[in-house]
Amino acid sequence: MRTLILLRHGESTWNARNLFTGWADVGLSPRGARQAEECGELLRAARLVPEAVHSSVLTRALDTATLAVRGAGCRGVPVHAHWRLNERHYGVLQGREKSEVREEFGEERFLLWRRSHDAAPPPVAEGAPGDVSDDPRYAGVPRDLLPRTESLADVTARLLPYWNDAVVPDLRAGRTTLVVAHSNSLRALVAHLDRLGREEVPALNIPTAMPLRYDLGEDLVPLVRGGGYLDPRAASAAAAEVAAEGFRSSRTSR
Ligand SMILES: O=C(O)[C@@H](CO)OP(=O)(O)O
Repeated sequence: MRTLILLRHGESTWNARNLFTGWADVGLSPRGARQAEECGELLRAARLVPEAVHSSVLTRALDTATLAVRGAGCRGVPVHAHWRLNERHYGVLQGREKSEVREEFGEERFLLWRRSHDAAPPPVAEGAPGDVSDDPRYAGVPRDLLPRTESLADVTARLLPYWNDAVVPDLRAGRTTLVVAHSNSLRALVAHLDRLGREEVPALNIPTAMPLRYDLGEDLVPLVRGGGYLDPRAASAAAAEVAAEGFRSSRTSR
């Protein structure tokens, strides 16, 4: 049996303001940093010691990985960071308040952009904020691979090469493997692992800072579809809050 732990970063400063974030590199809020430390404590209590750690290159995921690994009591485990685990690029929606987008474009379009398999928001223009082609962090990535918007299907296509080439070898070597990523890169990964049908994808919401454990068979198929959150009750309440984003006003700062 192989053990995989999926973890969405803690609350970011833009999550707290209900803003579409995507590839915008915002940090954890103070609450998000505390959540990340608590994830480590949950891992430690469940006797889950990550032996391999993968993260996106975005600060909110990297900081969550560092805090959670430290909280779990394991030091010296390198964090492998890769852009293919980044959040979905949200195109022109990045930086916009979710309720405002729903009001401007209507509920149907809002939900399609946010949760469907194949709809992508309009792309950011070349050179506009949100275009990362000149960002030194992505200097090694061929320009034509850098997105200016993405659907969930696009995220799946760019994520799977990293999954197959970097994460699967750790799992096959028997390492307890932690992947720290984002709402939509983790939706893409869960949909892949659980072989979700397109009609199941819109209802899938990944809460921030809730470790999700998958035990996988030799064929890397989950022994239990959907895995199991270490704190199932808190995770289900938090996932319902994620689903409600855009239908309520932003959180007051905590
Ligand atoms: O804005 C984003 O990048 C993500 C995560 O906050 O949003 P959503 O969960 O709405 O896809």
